[in-house]
Amino acid sequence: MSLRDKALSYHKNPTPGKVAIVSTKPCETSAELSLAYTPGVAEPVKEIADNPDAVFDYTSRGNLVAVVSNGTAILGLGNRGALASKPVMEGKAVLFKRFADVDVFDIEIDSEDPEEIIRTVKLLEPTFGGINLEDIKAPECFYIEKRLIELCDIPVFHDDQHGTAIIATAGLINAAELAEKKLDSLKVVINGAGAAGISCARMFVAAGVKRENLFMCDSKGLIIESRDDLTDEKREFAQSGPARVLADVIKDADVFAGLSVAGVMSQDMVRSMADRPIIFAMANPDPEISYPDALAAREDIIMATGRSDYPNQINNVLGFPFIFRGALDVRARRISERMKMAASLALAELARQPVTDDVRAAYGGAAFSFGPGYIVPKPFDRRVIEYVSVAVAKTACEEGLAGRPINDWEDYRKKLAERIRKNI
Ligand SMILES: O=C([O-])CC(=O)C(=O)O
Ligand SMILES: [Mg+2]
Repeated sequence: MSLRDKALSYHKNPTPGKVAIVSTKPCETSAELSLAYTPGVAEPVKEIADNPDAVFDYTSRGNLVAVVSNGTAILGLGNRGALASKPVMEGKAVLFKRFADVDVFDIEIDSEDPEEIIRTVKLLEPTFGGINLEDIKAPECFYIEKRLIELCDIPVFHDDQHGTAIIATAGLINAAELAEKKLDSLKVVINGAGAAGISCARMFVAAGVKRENLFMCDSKGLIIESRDDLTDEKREFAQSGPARVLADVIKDADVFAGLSVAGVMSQDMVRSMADRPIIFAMANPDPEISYPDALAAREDIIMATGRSDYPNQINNVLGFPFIFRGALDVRARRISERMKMAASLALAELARQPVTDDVRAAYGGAAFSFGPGYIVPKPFDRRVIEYVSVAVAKTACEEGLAGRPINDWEDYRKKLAERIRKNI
């Protein structure tokens, strides 16, 4: 069966779609019915009306995230509309649940008007403990996220920007270590100046890459100050100098980070890069250059893609479930830059630890150890939650962003491990 047939059958059978609601309370008898529903349900209503914080005690709000999309930038497939984004949003729900036991309602909004989206999400705030924006195109995504962060008292996080950037930064820290290069000496080329490209650029700089050594290209070539078609976000990374195409900019680069479209990187471009080049071809579902093609061009590369079927998957699945888990558990009001960096550092650190038997088992007995073929942890590594969620929650507490701070971190870590053992 082709991948297409398998994927369609997977989504169709035995029930259409990938998610369903489960009840967490018994509702088998008339006595239980009168607790779950009227008249009993009136009691928590009154409690919450008197004390809004009680919503976290009597409803599932504290564990419920909205995955919100309008379908304008679905994976690397472009604008396919809100309806067609639903399989991806259900997919995110599955991953939230599977990896971090976070519940999700997927919300597809049929609008391309930022104000309409902002208003819709703001109105839905009482339902949710957090908002994960997904597959909304640039530049609107920047404004939508910024406004919602200002308006909401719960974490709002645009996954395609920060999720991807957090994992890519973890990968970059480790790949640079393996290539024996310092972050502040790297020449970095980012191809793609959409949501993920801009956020990666910002995080790479926060991690130590020099702003002047970072060259960002979009479909028109290098982003330079003299261009008159730049958004504010692109202007942040504009270089001086003449117009250049990617094939020229990439020469002698130490790092290529692709957040663009399939196939834009050639083997000649790979060969023109510096020694031990780091290539993260992260376009989904098909990368800027395939894993086999890049390796066939030269052997000294450290290569990653967004896909799960090759080594080094740089994909936001290593981020969003665990980041929201940590943020929800301390009732963080937002997800700060420090919390994001804490997640990156935690992922980088975990990849340097020996893998455990259950990781090997989840990957058919394959052996992984820190090196060019293993620079970021595997999503099925049960320790990811212990590293990332703890780091995120701890940083929120340190920054005074936690509505319900945790004191006993060892206890929290153990509870997370226990919670996830049932799931993965
Ligand atoms: O869904 C994925 O695999 C990663 C992602 O968010 C995207 O490509 O938009
Ligand atoms: Mg996405």
